[in-house]
Amino acid sequence: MPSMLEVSDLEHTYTGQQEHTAIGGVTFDVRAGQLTCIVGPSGCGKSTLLRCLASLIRPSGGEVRMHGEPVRGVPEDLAVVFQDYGRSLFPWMSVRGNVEFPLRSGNVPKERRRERVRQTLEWVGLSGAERKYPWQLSGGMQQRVAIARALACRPALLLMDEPFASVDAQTRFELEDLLLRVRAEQDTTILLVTHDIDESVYLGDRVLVLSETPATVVADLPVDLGNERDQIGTRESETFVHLRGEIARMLRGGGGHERPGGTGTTARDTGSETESTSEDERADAEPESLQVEQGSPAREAAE
Ligand SMILES: Nc1ncnc2c1ncn2[C@@H]1O[C@H](COP(=O)(O)OP(=O)(O)OP(=O)(O)O)[C@@H](O)[C@H]1O
Repeated sequence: MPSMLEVSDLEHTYTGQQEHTAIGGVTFDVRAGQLTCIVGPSGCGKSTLLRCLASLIRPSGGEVRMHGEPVRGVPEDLAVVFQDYGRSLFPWMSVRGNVEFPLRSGNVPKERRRERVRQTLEWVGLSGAERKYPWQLSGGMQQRVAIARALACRPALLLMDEPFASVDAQTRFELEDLLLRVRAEQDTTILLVTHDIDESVYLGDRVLVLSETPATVVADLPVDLGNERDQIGTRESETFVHLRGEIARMLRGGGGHERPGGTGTTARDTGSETESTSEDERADAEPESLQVEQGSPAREAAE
């Protein structure tokens, strides 16, 4: 199957007084319909990478191709969901107004817009909330609105930057399952940045692990958990526990710039890259918390 997104040697250096190279040559492909999670040490360049892919900032080097064509400017069939739903929704607009907003610039007739909004709100479990305002909703409901707004355009590619980081654990689980459901129904291609290793394994078809800044891809791990995932059973499975340990070990080690195993393979070679790990190594790697936190060795190495 052809790649829907090809990222080749992407680089970005912030210039000015605070000159900093955030991305140092990132290469990977994404197949249509794939859900790719991206993890990496704090401050390594994950958000910068997503912003470059969305053309919100112009990369200093390399190339991004979507549907085989070089990306120049924000692609029409791309949507982005940020962590901070509070700032991304328009507080003076109803839920319906917020979700309908991006459709207005797309010449979609009013009747079809309304039907699209109704259907999209149904997907995200917000039927009946059309006339409410964002400030009348819980944080989790507001993020559902933000997701609905992104999905209303039926994007071919959905970029999500820490979309569930600001909600409580229970809501996070619900939103993760919502994303899996929507993705299964819509076949949307999704790239999701997260600090949460468990979340990356639970949601992903694959996990890209980035190095400390400037970010490069240090591992591209297929997640062999099938399409039916369950918040309790999946997280208890041997495959899940193995992968979370493997990723945690890479990140606790600082996410060095050499690919583990030293094969030098790029993320173009997806599907067969999980390295074998002995039971003893897995036990050693079992961390107390699998968040990449401020103050972790990887974080310190990045600073
Ligand atoms: N406008 C800017 N000018 C200079 N440096 C910047 C700018 N924005 C980000 N940086 C630096 O680039 C690096 C990558 O930042 P970025 O926000 O992409 O990382 P991140 O991995 O998303 O961070 P986090 O894990 O905290 O969400 C950081 O060291 C950051 O300080």
